Amino acid sequence: MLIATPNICLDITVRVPRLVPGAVLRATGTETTAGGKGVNVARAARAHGVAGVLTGFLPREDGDRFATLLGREGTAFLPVPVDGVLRVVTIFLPDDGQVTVVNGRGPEIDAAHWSRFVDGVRAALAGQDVLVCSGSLPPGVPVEAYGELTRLGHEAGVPVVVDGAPPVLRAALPTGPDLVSPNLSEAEGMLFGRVDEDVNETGDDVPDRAVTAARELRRAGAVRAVVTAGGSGAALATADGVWWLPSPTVHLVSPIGAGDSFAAGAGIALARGDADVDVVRLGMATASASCETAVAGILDGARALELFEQIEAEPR
Ligand SMILES: O=P(O)(O)OC[C@@]1(O)O[C@H](CO)[C@@H](O)[C@@H]1O
Repeated sequence: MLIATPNICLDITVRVPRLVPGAVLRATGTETTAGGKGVNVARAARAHGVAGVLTGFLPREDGDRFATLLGREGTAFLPVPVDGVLRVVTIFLPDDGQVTVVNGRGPEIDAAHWSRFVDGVRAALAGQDVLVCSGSLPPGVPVEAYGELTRLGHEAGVPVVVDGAPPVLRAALPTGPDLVSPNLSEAEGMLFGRVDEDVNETGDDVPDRAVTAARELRRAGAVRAVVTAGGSGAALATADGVWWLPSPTVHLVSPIGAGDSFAAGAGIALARGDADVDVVRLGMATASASCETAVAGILDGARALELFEQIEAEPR
């Protein structure tokens, strides 16, 4: 599994009893880990015994810290060095579980650096069984970035999973990514211009809405379109049909990194050539298992396989 995650960072998880805007808070614990969505993908893949190779822009300032932390986890890294400072993502984890995330922007990237990144991905694709494009783009990287990488993957005969912000995902759709998996609010915002930060992912209409969005994403170019709706479930649309898969019940600790864990599980199944519904079942099971731990992408692989057995696909 090759994981392209241009905008790596340090994830600083800060535990506080309560998150109170305007107050001075004292942390009860902090944890610093290598971050960026692709790092979480690599962690979740490792829980299934799959070693991912990660590529990303490595800023000269503080970049060593990232490389050291990632190295300790055992993930192979192909850095593209750039000037600038490593961004920080702060994850506030209060006791009530209402997680707040502040994402740093990332270093300025110019055309020469982006073309070096693309060349690196092209070279690294040899011998890989799946490419996962994951996370935000640092400033200066073209919005078509994941579309360009999707074409590269296809030229190399490698299936491609695209998990990016809505504008980046939209730009990639015409290149035919093998799997996309936005959540319901991202998908509806992108497809129907519905911008609702508090989008309800638990109402009775959620399966129908997710199914509608998945169908639209497939029409726009995705080979397999999944629309996830947190604890409710996920919709899948392919050329062969449309399904709704209810989520298994889990003990929620933190949802951060669930989408990345989905991409890891689904990417593994896609690389193996599993049936489309099983691709989504493994993605959901991996995401659900990751919700039972505090650190993004950390999960128990055996627990994910147990959850896999509980997920059923209902044709629509
Ligand atoms: O700025 P991006 O790339 O969108 O998001 C980065 C990030 O907030 O997403 C992960 C959770 O999905 C965090 O571990 C990580 O640092």
